[in-house]
Amino acid sequence: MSNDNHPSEIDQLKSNRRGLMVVLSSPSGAGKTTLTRRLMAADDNMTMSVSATTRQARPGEVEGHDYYFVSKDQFSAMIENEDFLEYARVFDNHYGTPRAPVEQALTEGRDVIFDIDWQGAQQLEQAAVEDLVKIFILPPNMRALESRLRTRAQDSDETIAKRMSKSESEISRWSEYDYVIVNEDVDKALSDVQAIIQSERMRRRRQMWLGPFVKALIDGG
Ligand SMILES: Nc1nc2c(ncn2[C@@H]2O[C@H](COP(=O)(O)OP(=O)(O)O)[C@@H](O)[C@H]2O)c(=O)[nH]1
Ligand SMILES: Nc1ncnc2c1ncn2[C@@H]1O[C@H](COP(=O)(O)OP(=O)(O)O)[C@@H](O)[C@H]1O
Repeated sequence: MSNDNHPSEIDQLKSNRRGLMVVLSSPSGAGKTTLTRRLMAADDNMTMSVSATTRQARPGEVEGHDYYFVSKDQFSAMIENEDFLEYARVFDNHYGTPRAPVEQALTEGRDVIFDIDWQGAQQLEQAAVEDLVKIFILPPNMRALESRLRTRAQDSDETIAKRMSKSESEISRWSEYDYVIVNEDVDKALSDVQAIIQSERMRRRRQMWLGPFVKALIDGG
């Protein structure tokens, strides 16, 4: 038995849980930023990894919230200092995941969500396969993808054309992921992501308290 003053061994193990690393990847415009933001708003145990990038901020993007916007020199210095958990070049820009906030969140038992590309997913897999859940988001069709990039209204025609031309090679990575969601209806896609995360949290190997709990159960506790 436990009370507020003396948590049992099982309660302590429950609070010792190590967080999940949830990667969302997709071609540009398929909806990963939207889904990540909605997930964060709905889940107190979720931390979002904020990447550093050398790309220009889009209208409305906020430093430290959407990205850390850095110069190429600052990015190189961060690589040099081993500040990144992973980094990659995407669409002529550099993107990297700062290491320290992720490690702190995981140690505190918080789940971390990453909006990163397939190169980043592969690097995280090498570093932390046990903690990783990889989800790929597809658009319902290519017309919808282009129209979403246009209605987002944050990129020039040239940038949109470049992103569309790379979308096929991005999409070709779908089979490297554990789960694939077609984002047609955003509410449905969000509930699919939430179902995946909930199931992954319930995996036996992630519930470290189960062994002592079952022992206590059998011993008549
Ligand atoms: N490997 C890696 N990819 C990233 C990182 N941050 C963002 N990306 C990816 O870079 C690509 C371009 O991102 P962005 O310029 O914000 O455009 P978006 O795809 O339209 O949201 C997307 O595929 C992101 O998932 C990162 O830290 N590491
Ligand atoms: N299911 C959906 N149906 C219609 N529009 C969507 C849907 N999901 C996202 N969008 C819109 O598409 C645009 C691109 O989404 P965004 O989340 O920025 O994509 P990504 O981060 O993958 O580039 C945004 O304007 C967003 O509001």
